[in-house]
Amino acid sequence: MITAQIEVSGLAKRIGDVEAVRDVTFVAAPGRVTGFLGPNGAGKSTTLRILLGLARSDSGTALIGGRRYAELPDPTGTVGAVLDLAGAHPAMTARGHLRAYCALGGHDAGRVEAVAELTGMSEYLDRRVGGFSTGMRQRLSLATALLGDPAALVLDEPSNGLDPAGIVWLRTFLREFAAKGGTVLISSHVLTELQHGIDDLVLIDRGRTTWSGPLDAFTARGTSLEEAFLELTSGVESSPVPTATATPNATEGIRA
Ligand SMILES: Nc1ncnc2c1ncn2[C@@H]1O[C@H](COP(=O)(O)OP(=O)(O)OP(=O)(O)O)[C@@H](O)[C@H]1O
Repeated sequence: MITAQIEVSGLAKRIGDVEAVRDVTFVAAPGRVTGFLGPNGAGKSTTLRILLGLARSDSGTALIGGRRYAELPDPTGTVGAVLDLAGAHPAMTARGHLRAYCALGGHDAGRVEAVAELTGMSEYLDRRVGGFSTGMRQRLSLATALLGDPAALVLDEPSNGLDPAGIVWLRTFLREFAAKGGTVLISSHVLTELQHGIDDLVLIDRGRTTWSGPLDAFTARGTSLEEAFLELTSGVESSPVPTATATPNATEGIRA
């Protein structure tokens, strides 16, 4: 399998008056599931949008397999993304949706059946998307992201609206994807959603990485995960206003 490491370095992005991202630095490695965790408004979505070429950074770099998204020779074969569930037309069947994206990406038509099987939605292929539950929509988004057989998966808050069985299914799926050499970067603002399914953790607060490293190193801090999370973040909706006490870049396994 081709591998693609994700490397974000010194990323900054101002949106209007807001410094949405001020200094985000981390690595998501192949073969590992990396959780990207921070309170609401911390800058997770902005970081992921820059990584996926949907927004420009003011400074810093966000690379997948050593290149910016716009410079990837095979973007859909390098990274698949699940950013929201709004992409599919309700009157379309899942098969129609996947076929359209398959053609758009220039993939072999056989990929439609293959990704449906991978995401457990073969029996739903001929149903209209409008009647899908949140869990089925989530699977369809994932199936769409997998059409190009990507080396990396980027998922923004994928557990939103999933029931416990759906969360367990997703966690298992991502673990298997990583076990085959895939890179997984998954964002959430809920620590408990991530703590069972990830190898590495990146904490972000008010547009900065405040900690990054293996989950084991984070839990070895002695405090509970929740206490550590609250200690390293504001724990409440992030203020977009820069604080006076700036912290240096986070480095692996230590607090910034
Ligand atoms: N289009 C926009 N216009 C104005 N402000 C924005 C815009 N997009 C993001 N922001 C601001 O940038 C900051 C970071 O937002 P972002 O959506 O990246 O955070 P997040 O960590 O993904 O939050 P959440 O967990 O709530 O999705 C917030 O203060 C947000 O209000």
